[in-house]
Amino acid sequence: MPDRIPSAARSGPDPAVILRAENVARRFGGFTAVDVDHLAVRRGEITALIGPNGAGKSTLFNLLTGFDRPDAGRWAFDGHPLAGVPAHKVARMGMVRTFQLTRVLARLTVLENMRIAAPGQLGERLWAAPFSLAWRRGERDNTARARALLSRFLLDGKRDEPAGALSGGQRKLLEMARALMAEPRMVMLDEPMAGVNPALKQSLLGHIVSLRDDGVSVLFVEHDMDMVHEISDHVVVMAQGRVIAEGTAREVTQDERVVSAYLGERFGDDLVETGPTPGGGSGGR
Ligand SMILES: Nc1ncnc2c1ncn2[C@@H]1O[C@H](COP(=O)(O)OP(=O)(O)OP(=O)(O)O)[C@@H](O)[C@H]1O
Repeated sequence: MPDRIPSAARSGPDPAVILRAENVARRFGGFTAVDVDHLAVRRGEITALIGPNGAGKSTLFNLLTGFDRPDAGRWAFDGHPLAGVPAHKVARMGMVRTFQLTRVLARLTVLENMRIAAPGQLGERLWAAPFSLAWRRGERDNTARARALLSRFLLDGKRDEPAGALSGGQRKLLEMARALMAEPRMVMLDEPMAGVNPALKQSLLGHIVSLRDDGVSVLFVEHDMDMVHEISDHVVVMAQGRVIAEGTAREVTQDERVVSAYLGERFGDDLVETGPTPGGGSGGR
């Protein structure tokens, strides 16, 4: 199995791994939602996190990004321990996430949504008196960066419209563009394709691949197996809070544990026939 590095060899930071978690557990009352003994996300790759509803994928995202606290475990981003680090600091360190339900601020314009996602937008630059030269320069840089990203995500024409007027798919694009305002080294996308029409799906896929091309590591949760096959370098499968398998898309879809815990239930006998060419394009990298 890839990346099964003996514990003894894992003491120092591994340059091939950008995010590593060990023994992360989260319980709600007597119910264990997450119990992951080992997870490694490789630098510069697209990793998919798949599994049935309730497997613990979103809860794990919340833990790793500081939006929730685990009962146990440790994890490190780029060699920096993250346990106890709050979400805004995790983002500032270069690991940002999006949510299953987008969190765009409906009444603010598209451009304003981008600008408030800039690092240091609120607290960090309070030392710089508003309207001082440094403040104005920062604002100008943020606006230029926001406009460049909106243009890349084909949202520049919408920049002065309220974000609430965007379609579901456009909101997903905005949320991804917003995540990039922080110039992250890693992005975590929670169901980026949910509620997105087929035309925008292709565009979103292209954006995710271009993140990897820019050197950004990507971890995404997704139920859309076509997408998983198309763009993933590596796939991690969770069920009942645990990682039950990992490998290329092709390897995991042929793994009996994965078929019985997840894929069989979703696709039944059509599994092999309906999917795109196993490993096509990316899985075999
Ligand atoms: N705040 C909470 N309180 C109690 N139980 C919770 C809480 N958050 C999550 N859970 C439970 O933990 C389990 C894992 O949920 P989670 O949302 O992480 O699964 P998931 O794999 O992301 O599912 P989906 O694919 O449906 O989004 C579920 O059984 C869920 O009901």
